[in-house]
Amino acid sequence: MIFTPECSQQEIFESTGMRKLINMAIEGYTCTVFAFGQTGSGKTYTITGPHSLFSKDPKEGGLEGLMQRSVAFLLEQVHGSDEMFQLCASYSEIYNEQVRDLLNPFLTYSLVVRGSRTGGFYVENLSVVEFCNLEGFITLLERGMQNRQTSSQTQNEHSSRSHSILTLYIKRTSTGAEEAVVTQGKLCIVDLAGSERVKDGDTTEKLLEETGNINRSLLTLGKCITALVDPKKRNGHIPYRDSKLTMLLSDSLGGKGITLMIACVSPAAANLQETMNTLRYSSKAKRIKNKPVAKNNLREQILATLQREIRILKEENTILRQNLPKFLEDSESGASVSSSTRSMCGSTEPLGENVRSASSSEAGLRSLLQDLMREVDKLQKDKRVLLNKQESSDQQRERLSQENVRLLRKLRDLERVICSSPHSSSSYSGTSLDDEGSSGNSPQCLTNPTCYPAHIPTEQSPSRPHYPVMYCCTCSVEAHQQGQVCPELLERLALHEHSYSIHHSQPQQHEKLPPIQDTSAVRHPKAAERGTKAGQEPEGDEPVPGAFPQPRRRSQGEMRGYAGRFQDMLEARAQKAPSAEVPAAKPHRALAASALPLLVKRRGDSS
Ligand SMILES: Nc1ncnc2c1ncn2[C@@H]1O[C@H](COP(=O)(O)OP(=O)(O)OP(=O)(O)O)[C@@H](O)[C@H]1O
Repeated sequence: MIFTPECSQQEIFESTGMRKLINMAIEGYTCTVFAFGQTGSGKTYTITGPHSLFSKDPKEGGLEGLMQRSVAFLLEQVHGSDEMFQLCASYSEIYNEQVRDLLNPFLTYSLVVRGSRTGGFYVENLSVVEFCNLEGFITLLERGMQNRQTSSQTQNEHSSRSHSILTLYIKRTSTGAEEAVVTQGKLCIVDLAGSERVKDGDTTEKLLEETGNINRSLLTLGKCITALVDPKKRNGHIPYRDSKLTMLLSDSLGGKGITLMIACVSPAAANLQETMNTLRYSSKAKRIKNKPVAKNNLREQILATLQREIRILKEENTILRQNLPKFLEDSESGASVSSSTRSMCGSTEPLGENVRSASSSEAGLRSLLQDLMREVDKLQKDKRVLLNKQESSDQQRERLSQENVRLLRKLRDLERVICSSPHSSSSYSGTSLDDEGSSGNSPQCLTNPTCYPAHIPTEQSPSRPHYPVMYCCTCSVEAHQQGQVCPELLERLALHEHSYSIHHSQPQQHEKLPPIQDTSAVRHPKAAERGTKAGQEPEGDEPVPGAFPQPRRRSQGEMRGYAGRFQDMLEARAQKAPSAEVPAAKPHRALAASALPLLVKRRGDSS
């Protein structure tokens, strides 16, 4: 609709669809009316009526704006309805990006705008005053209007320097149905501050700040409208948070509310640019399409439902308590429940109801009991599984601790080996490194700590390492204590010697290890200690009683070194090979000499 200056306030109220909007607010919708336009274009006049209405001068009748007319219509609807209503109002202004409570002017600080997912943006601690008639509301409105920031401007004597928001909260409780339905609607009536151009010379610093803030918030409003109109941007980011005004109008602009926008323009040609701007924005805003949703107070509804359930349960409980002694008697006497109950109550009419409710509650208890038993079974199973797991983990832990002890023991013994290696001076000096009394150059059984160390006689060959070897045996402790020779130890010793000889001899001429000397003559190393000191070689070739078996003495050929033995081998081959079929491979000194380093270099033997 387009309204000319001659249109009355009543005509504007009738033709703008305000009645429809108020009815929707009663049904639970969030509705908004706002006037938009340049300064002095008649926004405040349209919304609240002329400024003179709120002065002490005698009031001119019929000039009330949309606010008063809307509340008058709302009160008409409320008083003519059978439903319960509660009407409240809040009145605030946004001045220099600060929210002030117009109904509580004594507040020295500005209020905070907060946002919640369910309720959208709201002003925290804003006064909400209940009213029940038009006089009460007019008193509130006058108080608010007196507190509003206005100043005299070139285009308007009483120019509003702030955006004012009057919110009417309409709570309706319908009691006609079985369950009470509560709706909470809202009607916001917004009078925006007018946009204006800043002119040099006639503006103070305060006015400049006010105008800057007004223009900034109106610019953000324009951005929000532009974004909401664009289908690509509508579901994206809308810059509501850029100003307090757009935060508080977010629900009206792009939310689930319904909004009426009144664009006020000046008929003066000098204001053409401002008029065009206003019309451009309003035509854009017209294209915004919202899906209004009524707000039912879920909490109130849940509360009402719960109260109803509690009432029913209380009644059921009373009936059960009354009938419980009789049920007990019946179960004792073996009589059927129904006949007993019937005889107890005397009449069949109310009895049927009692029996039904009692039996239904008994069935409910039974099913509950069964559920609980199932739950107990399940928990017991879980407990068993957990106990089994705990047992197996205990066993595993024990195994690991045993393994740990064994590894620690090995580590300790390896440390001994390292300490008594040829690089260790203590090894050569013969100092005992063993805390348990074993010699530093003696081998030791790692498996059984009571297997006493035995001395391994070492050959004084420069190529042979001179260090003790550790062995592990599986002999019993008693066997060792009885002085028996550890066969496993002997075997390992033999293997050690064998591998040594393989390693140091020509590969194709492996010699069999000589049999271990008369083991019956060899006693336990403990006994050996009595006869021979550990690490000390017995004199002569005769086996010393109690000493560890002596290793085989190396032959003369072996002692000649690898080069000599290799040459012997080549010569022997040459003699065996038939000269007719295969030409005899003559021993080639140069070849033998050239092959030598290949064999010897492995041990670093320079010879
Ligand atoms: N329809 C109208 N009939 C008669 N006078 C009007 C009408 N509209 C506005 N006026 C007068 O024009 C002047 C400016 O109006 P109003 O204060 O409502 O403008 P505004 O848009 O609210 O300005 P501002 O943004 O500066 O607050 C007032 O004196 C008002 O009485």
